[in-house]
Amino acid sequence: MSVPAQRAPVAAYQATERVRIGRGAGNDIALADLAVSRRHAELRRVGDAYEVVDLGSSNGIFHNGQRVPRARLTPGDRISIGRHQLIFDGQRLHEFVDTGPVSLAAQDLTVQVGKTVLLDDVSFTLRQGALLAVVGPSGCGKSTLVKAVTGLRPATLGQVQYDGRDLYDNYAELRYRIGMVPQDDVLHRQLTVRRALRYAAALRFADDVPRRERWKRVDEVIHTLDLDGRAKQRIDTLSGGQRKRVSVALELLTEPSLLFLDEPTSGLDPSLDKEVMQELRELADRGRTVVVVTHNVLHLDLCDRVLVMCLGGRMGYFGPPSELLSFFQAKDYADVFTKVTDEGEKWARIFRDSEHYRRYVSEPAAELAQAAAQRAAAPAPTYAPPPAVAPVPPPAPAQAADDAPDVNPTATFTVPPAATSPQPAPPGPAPQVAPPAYPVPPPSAPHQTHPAGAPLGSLPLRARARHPSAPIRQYFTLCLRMLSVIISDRGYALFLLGLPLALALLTHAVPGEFGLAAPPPTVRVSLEAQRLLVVLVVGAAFLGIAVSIREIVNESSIYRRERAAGLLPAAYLASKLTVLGLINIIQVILFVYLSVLGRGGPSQSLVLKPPMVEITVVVALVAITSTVMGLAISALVRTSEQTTPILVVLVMAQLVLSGGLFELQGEKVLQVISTIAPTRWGFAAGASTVDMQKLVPFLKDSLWDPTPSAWWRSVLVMLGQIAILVVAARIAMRRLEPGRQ
Ligand SMILES: Nc1ncnc2c1ncn2[C@@H]1O[C@H](COP(=O)(O)OP(=O)(O)OP(=O)(O)O)[C@@H](O)[C@H]1O
Repeated sequence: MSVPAQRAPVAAYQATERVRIGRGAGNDIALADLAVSRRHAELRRVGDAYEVVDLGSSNGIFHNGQRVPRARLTPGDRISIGRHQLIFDGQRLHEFVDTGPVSLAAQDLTVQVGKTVLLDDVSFTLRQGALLAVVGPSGCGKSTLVKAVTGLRPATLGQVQYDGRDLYDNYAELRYRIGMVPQDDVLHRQLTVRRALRYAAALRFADDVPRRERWKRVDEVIHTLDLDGRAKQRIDTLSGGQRKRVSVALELLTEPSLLFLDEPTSGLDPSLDKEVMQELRELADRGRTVVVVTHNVLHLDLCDRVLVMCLGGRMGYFGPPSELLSFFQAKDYADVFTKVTDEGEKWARIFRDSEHYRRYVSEPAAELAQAAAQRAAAPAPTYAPPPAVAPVPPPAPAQAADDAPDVNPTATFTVPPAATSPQPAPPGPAPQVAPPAYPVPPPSAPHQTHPAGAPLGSLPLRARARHPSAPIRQYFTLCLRMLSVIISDRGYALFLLGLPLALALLTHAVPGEFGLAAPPPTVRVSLEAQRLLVVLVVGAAFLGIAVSIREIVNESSIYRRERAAGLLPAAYLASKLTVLGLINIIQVILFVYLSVLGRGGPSQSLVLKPPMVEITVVVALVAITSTVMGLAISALVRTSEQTTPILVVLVMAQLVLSGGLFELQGEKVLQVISTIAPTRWGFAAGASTVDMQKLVPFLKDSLWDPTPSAWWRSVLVMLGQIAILVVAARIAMRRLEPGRQ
């Protein structure tokens, strides 16, 4: 098995006072990549040194694997922009292009949780375009291995080399080139196949990809996975196998160089195994490196390599499938499973000492190390200019760069413009580049085809897909997707609408005819307004928590996957707040107006007019505060089943602590605790509006003064609670970060 050969830079550029890097032909370094913004970055001289600065590009710049706004350069530094890498040698930038096929090497991976070893010293190397199946008994560490190799949960010890680069060190940059199909479905089942994929494409592709191009790519993957006839079907009506294919299609949107699948056929009809395996074989043949964790061993012959894991997270075998049975001296795969389950330690030891280990693990690893050493000692990265080089025109003013036409994405390279250099180079073919005094970093292919020779999809689109799009675009896409999911799920949409109607109906059980208005002087005491207000604020708390408490936990798998693919948590949380806030407002309007229907609203208001608006605003604030509380809890719990008891306790607590049920004035402890309950402040603001102190003179509460300042104080406290809870929800969401599972 070969490791990637040293690859050559495709161009070199002299560092000058100011070198503009971007997609437009008016740049000094014009990168043929639509992932690159027109005016993407600049190399600037600062005294004797140079720095690279992001000019506000949508996809950013990565300095030695980390996204940065600007960075001071030292010789040997790598700047990655889109699929291009520029290596700085102190005087020049050498350009390399990553076009797809990559190798993968896991070296001595060990995962430990406390004193428990989940993965024990696992190593393997895969060439580009290889298909690896990981098999083994349940609990032997297959998923742990996948998480370690994809960087989702990095190994405690050991390294993963993505085409010769350390994955963990360069995770921020490389994670966009890795596709992962987890065990759980990561799609909204309420959406149709095409719609779900279109939203995924909008989230994963960069901002400047036109919608028509995104949609074209969606149709391409639908076709590739033979889902044309299912494109308009809701995902929850698909068979298990079809659903898995949609999950694979989702990952293929961005044409990742590495594709991982964690038990793609678990729980499916066994006949689907072969189909899925054949599809994976085809994907590998088209240049992708594919790793599949599977329980099914019937079609292992389609793979290039099989990794058998023993209980205890040890390697029992790594090599071609054809030699597996003979290695274990087994009649069939069931026999192999029995051996690695019952005698895992023994077989792990036998494999360590075997010829197979030497041939398929040690030697390829040594080859890789040797190739890396050769690269380090390589004399010079040279590149041959193509026969016809079109020199870039002299630099245009900054504005002109915007208007300049895109560089042809198929062009191999460009030559730096003479006029930007203090020592202008003559136009024409670029000279050979002098040897740089630094180890040339590995991979990047100057060619744009995979080994089989067929093009690797639409490269510009693929390249653009690897970095997150801007937050605003993500935010709007997520809002639209959430609305689509709710509207597509008619039952849920009706529930959301029916809930305030049902609550309003219940409110009419409160006896009385004056509603929130003051009763006529003939009525000495009326408890109606107090009771109504309690029902309104507690009902609003229920509406808010009920709508949000399952929202994040129910889609935590989707969130995790999307997060690894570049989703921004702030955009995600903001979209939830927006859509749920909108739902809160609609529900509260229905709830409040229907509750006082036939009775009457407050007689007068303190701040907002008419008085009903003042009450509605207060009740809506209680609902929104409770919604954010629900979101924070939803990010904290592990299963949606845990949310039901929490919902009940929270609503009960809001009732008790509202201050409307009984007097809190003398209850010191309760009074303090009640300050964190949104209903306490919602009831207080409402009580100020309706002048509760006058309506129920025997109930005392210092928060109920019928003054604008008392009303504002309650409202501001609720706004403060919202702000604190948003921060709490964001912190709670960290639990769902890749690498924290
Ligand atoms: N965070 C953790 N803390 C402690 N133990 C863990 C943790 N994650 C996994 N394990 C344990 O590590 C072992 C390997 O788990 P893993 O999920 O990798 O197995 P698997 O081979 O993928 O199993 P299956 O085939 O059943 O999916 C199991 O015994 C599991 O209980």
